[in-house]
Amino acid sequence: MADPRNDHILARDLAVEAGKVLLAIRADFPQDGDPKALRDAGDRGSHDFLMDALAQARPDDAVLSEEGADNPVRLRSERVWIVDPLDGTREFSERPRDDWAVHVALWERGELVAGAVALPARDQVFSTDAVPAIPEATGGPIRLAVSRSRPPAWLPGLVEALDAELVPMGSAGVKAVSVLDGSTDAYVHAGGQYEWDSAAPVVVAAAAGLFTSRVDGSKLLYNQPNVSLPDLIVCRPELAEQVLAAVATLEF
Ligand SMILES: Nc1ncnc2c1ncn2[C@@H]1O[C@H](COP(=O)(O)O)[C@@H](OP(=O)(O)O)[C@H]1O
Ligand SMILES: [Mg+2]
Repeated sequence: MADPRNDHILARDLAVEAGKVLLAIRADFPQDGDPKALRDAGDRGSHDFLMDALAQARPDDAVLSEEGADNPVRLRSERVWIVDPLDGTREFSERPRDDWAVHVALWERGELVAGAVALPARDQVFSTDAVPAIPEATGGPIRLAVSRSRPPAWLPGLVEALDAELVPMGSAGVKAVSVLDGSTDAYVHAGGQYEWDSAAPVVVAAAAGLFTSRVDGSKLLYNQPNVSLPDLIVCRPELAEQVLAAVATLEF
């Protein structure tokens, strides 16, 4: 029988439960073990958990997961779960880093409608079930969440255009929710990513009232035939115009 929990609560619970699977895998893994084996075990363990749980809770829905083969049935489905079982895989394998996440989002007839980003090592979850309020503006310089391991070539140009400060961290989900927990003001990414990297972060951010778009200002589209979705902006709404104008001066 399908799970009676509503989609928002289900997304939150699945992200939290997958996070517990990941924490257990990390705790049981030998301290001197191969980091790649830990990354693979995490990707696989969380993916298997989410696939089983979704098959039980929502047997009629399709799933698009970073760790699964892409099933074209999703392009004919009205409801598709877009999941990244472990975002920030690199950071997951660098114990005790806590900047990694589980992403669970639901796309329904053209739109993202529910989702959750769990940060298991921080015991936090951000979801469309209980949308957080946007923190007060600091009044200081714009703080940009950026990749700690892949700083893009265009970043110095953006820093200059916005007179911004950088806050490096792992995981697209962690970077997006850093705008919601008040530790940054914007997350700008370009140069490559996939639908699962941004679906859950974007639906949670948008539900909270943050601005979200592609770097050219267009709408982020999900459940597309090609799952490459290489860029995005998530920022405080009052900064959207300024960030879009700055980004428009860059060459990606
Ligand atoms: N240029 C690129 N091409 C493809 N994926 C990218 C990318 N830059 C970042 N990503 C993905 O975005 C997530 C966050 O990366 P980062 O912390 O460097 O910003 C990671 O997801 P995974 O950990 O799920 O692989 C990473 O693989
Ligand atoms: Mg990812």
